[in-house]
Amino acid sequence: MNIALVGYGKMGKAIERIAQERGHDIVLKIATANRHEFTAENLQRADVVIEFTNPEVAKENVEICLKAGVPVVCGSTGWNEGLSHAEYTAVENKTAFLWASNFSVGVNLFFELNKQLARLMNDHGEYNVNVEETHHTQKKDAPSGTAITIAEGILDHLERKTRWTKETEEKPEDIAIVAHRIENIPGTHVVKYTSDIDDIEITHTAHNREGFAKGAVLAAEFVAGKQGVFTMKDVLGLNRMFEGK
Ligand SMILES: NC(=O)C1=CN([C@@H]2O[C@H](COP(=O)(O)OP(=O)(O)OC[C@H]3O[C@@H](n4cnc5c(N)ncnc54)[C@H](OP(=O)(O)O)[C@@H]3O)[C@@H](O)[C@H]2O)C=CC1
Ligand SMILES: O=C(O)C1=N[C@H](C(=O)O)C[C@H](O)C1
Repeated sequence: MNIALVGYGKMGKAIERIAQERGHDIVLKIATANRHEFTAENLQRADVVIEFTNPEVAKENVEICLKAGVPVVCGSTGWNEGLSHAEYTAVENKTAFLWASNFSVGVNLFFELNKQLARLMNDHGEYNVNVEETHHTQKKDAPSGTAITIAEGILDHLERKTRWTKETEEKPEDIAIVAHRIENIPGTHVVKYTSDIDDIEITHTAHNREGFAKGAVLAAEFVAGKQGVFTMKDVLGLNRMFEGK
């Protein structure tokens, strides 16, 4: 498969290595310096684009690729408000779009565990819940996309919570998300339920960027040649697994 990388930083480089190990060719690599090569014509050489840049440029980059009719896997976080338009553009241009706040298999299992725990907590109002995330200091967005997905998973399944907030003085119906920035941390997420009697905590700790990169390549293999909007649940078969349960 021919892959175009839009964004060739920490993630772009990790993805390149894993894609090549899996027998794929990188036919285009775009960073700021060679952005002039980011054209519809050059994109035609790719079966799929993998986009990992930053919150400021991701929306425009994704639109360019989708309008060129090339399927896009996007991992850039911090632009959630633009996602629905990208989904619309994918459908309009008869191509595919898959965005994930986190591509690692472990985090996608963690998302399901988080939802299940939230469901159980409906009968146990004595517990409050908050989310904490820790990342490297170069990260541009806070809270992380993963922390937002976790909070959304809780909101969908725990009736007493109605919104997430970055404020520390949160109301009982809020889920507080606390973001820490520490040198060289690839990404750690903690969901903590606390009561006067005890605490329950689930944690996902990424040891490096391998999981994110491998998941992005799996997603690219999945969307190539398809049309529509997909998620990591489609890639990992988690929709099938939870059907009817
Ligand atoms: N979904 C997931 O699983 C994961 C998501 N992420 C997210 O992915 C994104 C990238 O992370 P990371 O690789 O660590 O970031 P880096 O800062 O290391 O890399 C960003 C890359 O984007 C390039 N870039 C910046 N502006 C443009 C532009 N206008 N056009 C084309 N390329 C551009 C940069 O080029 P240059 O250096 O030349 O400016 C650089 O190559 C972030 O949003 C991060 O939150 C990260 C890890 C996992
Ligand atoms: O910027 C990062 O590095 C990461 N970003 C993603 C996020 O915002 O959740 C995923 C991962 O945690 C690493």
